[in-house]
Amino acid sequence: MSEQKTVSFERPVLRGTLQVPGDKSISHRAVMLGSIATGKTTISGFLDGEDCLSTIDMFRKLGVSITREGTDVVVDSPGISAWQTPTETLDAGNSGTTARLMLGILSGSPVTSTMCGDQYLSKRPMKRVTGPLGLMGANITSDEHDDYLPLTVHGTKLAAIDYQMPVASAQVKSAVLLAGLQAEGETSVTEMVVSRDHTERMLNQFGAELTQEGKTIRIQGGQQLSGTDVVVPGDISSAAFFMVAAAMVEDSEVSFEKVGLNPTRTGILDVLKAMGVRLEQSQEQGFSGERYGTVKIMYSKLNAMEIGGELIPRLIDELPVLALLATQAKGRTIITDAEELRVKETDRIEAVATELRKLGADIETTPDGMIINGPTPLTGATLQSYGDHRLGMMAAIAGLITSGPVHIENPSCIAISYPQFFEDLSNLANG
Ligand SMILES: O=C(O)C1=C[C@@H](OP(=O)(O)O)[C@@H](O)[C@H](O)C1
Ligand SMILES: C=C(OP(=O)(O)O)C(=O)O
Repeated sequence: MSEQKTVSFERPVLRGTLQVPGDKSISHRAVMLGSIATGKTTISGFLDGEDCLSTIDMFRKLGVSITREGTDVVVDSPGISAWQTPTETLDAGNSGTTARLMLGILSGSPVTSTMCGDQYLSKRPMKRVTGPLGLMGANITSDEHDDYLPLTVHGTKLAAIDYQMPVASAQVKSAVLLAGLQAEGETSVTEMVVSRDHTERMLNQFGAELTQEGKTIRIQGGQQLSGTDVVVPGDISSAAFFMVAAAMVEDSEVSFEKVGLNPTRTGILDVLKAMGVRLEQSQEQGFSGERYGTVKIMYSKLNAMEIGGELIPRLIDELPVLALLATQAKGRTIITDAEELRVKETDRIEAVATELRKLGADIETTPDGMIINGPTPLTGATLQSYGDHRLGMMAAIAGLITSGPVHIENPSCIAISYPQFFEDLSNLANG
């Protein structure tokens, strides 16, 4: 019997304040750059989600000391040149970010190591990263299929390249930049559409220089990183679930404190505003090169809209829950340019449409997105998570507006990015 969780509230109203856990993308990068650097890095606000724990586990196997001091994570590294060849396989678990960024980092490191992932990650494409790394001279081999994990990286000398990105992906951009940090010469990466820039900001913070001109980022190889202190803001991709809940559950009003407001991540706020959601944003503050602030979301009447183009990378992980929101908006919401959703933890276009239809939603899939007609009253049902944390959380949030209970199959995957999700849900929904 697989595990199941039931979400059922009598006329819920979401009120109060919420501080969501640390940003997943920034937490990964803090451990990675802290491990490449020489010296001590203290990370506060680190996300204790399973994906980030996979990243920590990898670096411990490479001989980096990573300990806990209270709620802080302390990385103490001899620097990348002193890493040890691991005696075990490096396991990226469910985390695409870990796998792809590590392929870039390990390519120019002094060690040889094999990396694997769980059943979902083992089906996600890696050639988008091993392709450009190969152009830099990386030596990455596979026993079976060279697009999938497991892959063996034989660390070697790398040469700089000028790379034109064929996909909108911060993971690909980051892998090339992190390999470029160790390559001979100046590497450049040109994006089609701007994606999250946490790697660039954090490289600066660890003492590396990068230059940016339009959509091209340049990094000179051979720069040394020094340990530093990193403060991780709340993850806007986690907050997005409760932002959507507050927007569509009658009489709700929720303030999200210390939530990350990096402009390459705030597409969700732009969409909420365009759909008619009443939203207040506090004066932003900045730490560690990353902005944060408080965002208040109030229940509102919703209009449909078109979501596509340059907006997509700024809200890519929020699309499952935005599709749910669109079922409650008046009119036709059209999502385009989101074909990347098909290569996430699951095919998020098919999975979202299949599950929302079980609740009665009017939703159709297209090769690169979805078309959703609303508003539609939703009923209860049993929904699958597909082992995908974002699908599991979307199902739980749907349970706040359905006429009957929502049962979620395999909800434990939610701990990948938001371990205390159900606690926060019941605290907010019970007033
Ligand atoms: O760089 C990152 O931290 C991430 C980039 C995005 O993936 P892609 O680079 O594949 O778009 C995103 O979906 C993922 O959750 C985290
Ligand atoms: C796609 C995601 O992450 P990753 O690619 O790191 O597995 C996600 O968190 O939604």
